Amino acid sequence: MTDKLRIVVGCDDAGYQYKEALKRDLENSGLVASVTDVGVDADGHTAYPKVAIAAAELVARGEADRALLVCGTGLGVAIAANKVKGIRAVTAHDSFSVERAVLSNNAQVLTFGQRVIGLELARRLAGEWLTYRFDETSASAAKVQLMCDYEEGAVGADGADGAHGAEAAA
Ligand SMILES: O=C[C@H](O)[C@H](O)COP(=O)(O)O
Repeated sequence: MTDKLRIVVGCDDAGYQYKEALKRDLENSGLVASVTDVGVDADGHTAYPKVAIAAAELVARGEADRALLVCGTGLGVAIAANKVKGIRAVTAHDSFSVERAVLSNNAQVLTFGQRVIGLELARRLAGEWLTYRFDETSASAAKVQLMCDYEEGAVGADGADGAHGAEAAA
């Protein structure tokens, strides 16, 4: 393990219990440089998109390295975080997907569903997640770059300048 990560945690009221438990784990792990909590608090009712976007914007601005978000399913916070330019957010409830989210997809945001997986599995997966680092020299890097380029509008799905969508992929 080399660099320590700056992590943002966030949730809606359906994910509060897990967010608090995961935050404690992160703070006690010795593997993170900082943990920033963007809410909600115990009696907070902020809608999940607001929390997820706030967290993702911190990552997109380079003020944090990753975000760990929890809602009822993990899906809403992932969808919302993915609306922020430059963010790759995934819901992953198994060990292999958590690994590949980082090593294949360079996803900066991991989301869990408190109503979907057990707390002990979520804690274990979060611990594993901390140990992975994307390898910019790997074969996966060029694939991730295609998504980045598409988002920038620079190229289409086939990598050709200016071509977007199904026509470019065909
Ligand atoms: O994806 C959404 C989350 O699961 C959220 O916690 C619950 O959303 P809902 O109240 O709209 O079902």
